[in-house]
Amino acid sequence: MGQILCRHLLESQEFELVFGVDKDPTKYENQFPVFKNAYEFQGEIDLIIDFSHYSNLEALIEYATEKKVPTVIATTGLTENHMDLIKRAAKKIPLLYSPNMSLGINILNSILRQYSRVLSDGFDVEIVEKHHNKKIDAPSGTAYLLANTINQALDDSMEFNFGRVGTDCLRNENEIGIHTVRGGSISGEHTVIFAGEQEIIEIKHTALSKDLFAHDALRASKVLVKKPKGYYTMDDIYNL
Ligand SMILES: NC(=O)C1=CN([C@@H]2O[C@H](COP(=O)(O)OP(=O)(O)OC[C@H]3O[C@@H](n4cnc5c(N)ncnc54)[C@H](OP(=O)(O)O)[C@@H]3O)[C@@H](O)[C@H]2O)C=CC1
Ligand SMILES: O=C(O)C1=N[C@H](C(=O)O)C[C@H](O)C1
Repeated sequence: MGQILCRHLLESQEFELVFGVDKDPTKYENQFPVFKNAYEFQGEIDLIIDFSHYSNLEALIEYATEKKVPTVIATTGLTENHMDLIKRAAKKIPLLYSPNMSLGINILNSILRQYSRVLSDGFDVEIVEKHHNKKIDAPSGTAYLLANTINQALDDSMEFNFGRVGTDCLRNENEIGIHTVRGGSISGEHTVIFAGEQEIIEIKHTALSKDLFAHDALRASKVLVKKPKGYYTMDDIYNL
């Protein structure tokens, strides 16, 4: 994602790519500097966009808050401790966190917020996410986002059941099943299934390429840089 984002930045008339950060900067032959540590850069920047790895989060937040730079965090696989760190940092800088930068997924999430309560009666909820065979975290950050939205709409009454398996796992009505598929080059597919006795509703989003996430991260960044310090999600960016 880092490389795709950099291509979008280099092609953009509205952004200037100042530097990249990677734990192994020697592997790049780029048109811009790549550092192991952001502090190696002597100068000022207006925005940070992070698609990396949870192990990078602490260093990223330290730099962003010290230098007072608006920051977009797209990395997934984060724990509750990571989220606490992010929310504390957002008291000092504008900070957008979203496990899925695409407009489409965030519209889907908004539909779930609106309709999950009415669909809770008589419908079983299952989420299936599919991604490429290089993805390290499972389930996807987006699957958690969607499951949490449904759960919140149902007053936190649901339990998450991950990848049901075995001979004694009869479904109960208060569970959201969450299932992961990994293979090939799937850019990202999320399906939310509401299965009733007489009808089934499936809401599905497919990312047709990873360019989607880079494109929409830049779109969101343009909104974030004008915001005061605070914690933002895509709902705030698009007024969903
Ligand atoms: N919010 C969204 O819309 C989206 C989020 N993502 C998320 O973005 C993240 C990156 O995805 P993707 O690019 O596909 O993953 P990759 O595994 O391909 O890339 C991760 C990159 O981060 C680097 N890295 C690992 N640890 C550190 C560190 N401590 N400091 C600096 N760099 C580090 C890796 O370096 P090395 O190769 O040397 O290990 C690698 O270049 C994932 O969490 C993914 O889920 C992805 C797509 C969309
Ligand atoms: O790793 C990926 O590729 C993606 N990760 C995000 C996630 O975990 O939800 C978003 C997107 O689906 C692609």
